[in-house]
Amino acid sequence: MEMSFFLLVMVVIIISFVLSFWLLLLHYSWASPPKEMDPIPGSLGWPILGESFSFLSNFSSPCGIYNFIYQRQQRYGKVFKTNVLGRFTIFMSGREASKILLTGKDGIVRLNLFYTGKQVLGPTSLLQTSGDAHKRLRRLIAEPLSVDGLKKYFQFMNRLAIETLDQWPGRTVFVLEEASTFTLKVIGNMTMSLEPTGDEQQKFRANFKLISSSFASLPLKIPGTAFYRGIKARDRMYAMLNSIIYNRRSGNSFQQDFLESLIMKHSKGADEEGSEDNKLTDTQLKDNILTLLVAGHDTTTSALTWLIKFLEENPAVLDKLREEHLEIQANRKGGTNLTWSEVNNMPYTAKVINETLRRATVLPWFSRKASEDFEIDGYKIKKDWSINLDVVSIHHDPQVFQNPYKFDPSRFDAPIKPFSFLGFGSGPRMCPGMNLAKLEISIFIHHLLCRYKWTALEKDDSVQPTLVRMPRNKYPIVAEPL
Ligand code: HEM
Repeated sequence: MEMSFFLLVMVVIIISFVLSFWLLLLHYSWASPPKEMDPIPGSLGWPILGESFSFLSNFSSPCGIYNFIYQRQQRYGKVFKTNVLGRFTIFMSGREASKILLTGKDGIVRLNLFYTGKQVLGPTSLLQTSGDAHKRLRRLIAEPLSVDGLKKYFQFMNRLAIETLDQWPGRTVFVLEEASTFTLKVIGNMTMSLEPTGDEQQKFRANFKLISSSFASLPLKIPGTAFYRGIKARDRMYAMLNSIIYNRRSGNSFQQDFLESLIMKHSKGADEEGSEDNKLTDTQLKDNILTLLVAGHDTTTSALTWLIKFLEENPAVLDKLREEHLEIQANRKGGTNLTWSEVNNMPYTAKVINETLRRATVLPWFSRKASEDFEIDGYKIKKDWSINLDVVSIHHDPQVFQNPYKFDPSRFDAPIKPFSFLGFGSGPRMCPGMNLAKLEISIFIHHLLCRYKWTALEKDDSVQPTLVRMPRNKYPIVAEPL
């Protein structure tokens, strides 16, 4: 009896799920495909459903979502149209497209987030603003994320990297998990002075994980779904931020962190919501702290993990990089700690980071929406169309990168052609967190290379079903002292 009741509940859940998904697609794709898309090669798939099933099945396949793009490029060429998850959309590649879409002169395009991302990050997030509002927000966050602004967090990152690596020998280490814990502790400390251990850190981490997983979920706000859990976790995160902001304003606590610098210099008091355009409301503060957490965590985690994996697979590069770090260590006058000037003088490390970002392309495409009609490569793009720039192809163009699948940091010895390397993007949306990401990676790699050698426990190149490309097996290794 209990069993059949359970089955009945399961059937009802599955039917409601399928129905909601279908209604959702119906809601978004009721409009017929724009006639102007006819000249663009590609297929819009089934009525309403489009090519969503193929998109979703590639998303969770070992090759990952890029496979969806790759298959269609083989069939249609570097520009094609499709219809996925209720969106008629164009995929494009090449330097011309890259230049037009990223420099977006006079704001011809804006960022195009999925519904889930919009809901979770909030309306005043940097990712949802454009034009002057976007420029203003960028200005406000630029200073604390500048090389000089990051100096005060350097010792924290240094200590944390050493403590993390202390735990590595004698066990299986999942590099992705370690990198994730490291980068989340760094950004939690930087933004709001969160201690790296304890209850608050645990809660912060648990909420962040739920928020992060809700991005690539179906947009169904029904209890039990990933999206619903993400929204609830976001509410808890905001409650935590409310109490921190309240304490800072009432003078109960003072910290030298990112939040403090925004509150001191750029925020409106809780009771002055309407005044002074140049200051941030509490909602803007929270939306943008969350935006930095979300934009900075998975990307840096993924890059650090790929870098360690690529090193192990390319022993000559590993040896050369280790040489750079052992030399820094050997030249150190007294003290065992990495110094600020040392971390800012690691030329080969900088090339290895770039090559990692090229080969791994952690963000496989950049999404935009046309704000007006324009033309790329002879194709007419109409206002409000969604356009995705395929960055994987740009990063593996044999005309620019000889032998593109080889991991070879020396290609960054000479300047790269403009709009060919987009590891941190380009133009007005270029990554504002790139100095932070490079700093975290350089510090971690320094301590890793000076202390350990490691062996991978599996040979597996498949990727996780997430928007940021990460190794599916979390890259398990064993490490031992040099
Ligand atoms: C290795 C690590 C990272 C990589 C590979 C990366 C990559 C990128 C790329 C390619 C873009 C541009 C996307 C586009 O044009 O659509 C971007 C934007 C952005 N990144 Fe990063 N990022 C990294 C780390 C970080 C960190 C640490 C932070 C913050 C603390 C951050 C915050 C942001 C934000 C807020 C944007 C949006 C900027 C805007 O719309 O104006 N990123 N990132």
